[in-house]
Amino acid sequence: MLRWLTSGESHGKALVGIIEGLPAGIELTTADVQAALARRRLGYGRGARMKFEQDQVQLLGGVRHGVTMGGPVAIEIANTEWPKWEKVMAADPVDPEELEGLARNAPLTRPRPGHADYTGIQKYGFAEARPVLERASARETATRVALGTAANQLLSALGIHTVSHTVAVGSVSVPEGAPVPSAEDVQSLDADPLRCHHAETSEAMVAEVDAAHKAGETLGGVVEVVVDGVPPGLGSYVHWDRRLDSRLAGALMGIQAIKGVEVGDGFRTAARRGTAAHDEIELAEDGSIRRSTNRAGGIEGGMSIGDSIRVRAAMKPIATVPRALRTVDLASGEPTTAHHQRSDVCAVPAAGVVAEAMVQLVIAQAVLEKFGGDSLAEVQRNLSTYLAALPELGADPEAAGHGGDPLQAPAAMQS
Ligand SMILES: Cc1cc2nc3c(=O)[nH]c(=O)nc-3n(C[C@H](O)[C@H](O)[C@H](O)COP(=O)(O)O)c2cc1C
Ligand SMILES: C=C(O[C@@H]1CC(C(=O)O)=C[C@@H](OP(=O)(O)O)[C@H]1O)C(=O)O
Repeated sequence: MLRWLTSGESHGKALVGIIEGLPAGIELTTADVQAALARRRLGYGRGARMKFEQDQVQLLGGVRHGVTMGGPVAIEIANTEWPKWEKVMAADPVDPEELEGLARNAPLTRPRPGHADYTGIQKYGFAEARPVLERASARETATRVALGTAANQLLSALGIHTVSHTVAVGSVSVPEGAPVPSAEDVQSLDADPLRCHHAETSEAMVAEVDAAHKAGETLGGVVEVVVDGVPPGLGSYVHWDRRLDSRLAGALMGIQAIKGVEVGDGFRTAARRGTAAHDEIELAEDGSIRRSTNRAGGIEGGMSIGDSIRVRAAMKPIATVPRALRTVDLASGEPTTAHHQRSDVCAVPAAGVVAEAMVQLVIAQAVLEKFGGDSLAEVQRNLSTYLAALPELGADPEAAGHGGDPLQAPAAMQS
């Protein structure tokens, strides 16, 4: 089973991610991870920290000469701001005198509404928010993107390609029916300030971010992830936790600040009538069976159906609002405003890159469940054997191993 873990704090020495269960033979280099991390730093509206902090990558285990060896892959991303935080975030005890008067060590007792500060303080028994925000911070998403790079290297070798784009920032949305990008559009999307596939909307989004910045406000938005080349049959309808849609939703919802997930046309489908909601099954000119549309976002019955997978994630506005929100100072017990030093105005484009990584991890996990092997070659073999044997008109029950059960026969499917 493919599994992964992350560790590290926002201003700690480094972040570390481990991914276990990848087959041997996948190409992966430091430069691949570095390039993916550079994409996460993109986007109009990000704060000062993105400009001065570097992501310093080291592959610590599981890779030799640019190729995975089948063991856990460990990736370190050093925080280049560490020298400024060395004392405040030291793992080992520090002489209290050395911390005295350090502005960075001042207790954060004015919790921010919308962040983890207050409940984190209560739940873990801290006196202030520093130990909470250090781990709650989306700095951690750098590790997810690094791990997603490893997963994506596997998927690319199997012809499965992912792209993400911004479909809404604040109240500005890409118009309904606008073209959906494919992996070929990644470069142009990364060159767009908001990673938006619709030039006119992108301009309006820039104006929206500028207006929010000027007003001391922050913004959220919606991102979409599209996966092409997915074979039918990933995930399953047989149990809730094997459903591909539930696994994707959980992974996307697990990103900081994501408050809603949509599969395919999701909430829009809920407002349609049945005849306008589903994707009819039709015979193509070449005799193959296909869907007339892709409203379902490539998933039915918790399984990939072989069409592009399309999922959306809605991000709430950044919680550290410059026009600080009302809170209570936990030191004095008096009403006040939340602490604010700096923050992103809008991190929706970065959230798209993170969402892409989470989708890559989940799809790679589902691929390995179905076609698993110890080497990439074995996975490729298992996938092509499966695709070659995939029945279009229903399986021969004997060949499918159903022992001739008439309920499984193609004729029964048609009745
Ligand atoms: C890429 C990214 C960047 C973020 N940048 C900030 C930021 O600069 N300031 C902030 O307060 N929240 C930021 N957030 C959001 C917080 O991490 C998030 O609001 C917090 O973890 C609480 O969210 P939750 O209620 O979903 O857990 C960012 C989120 C993401 C995904
Ligand atoms: C550092 C990153 O994002 C950070 C996520 C974040 C938060 O509260 O989630 C708050 C900000 O950090 P700081 O408060 O130190 O300015 C962001 O810069 C990053 O994405 O690499």
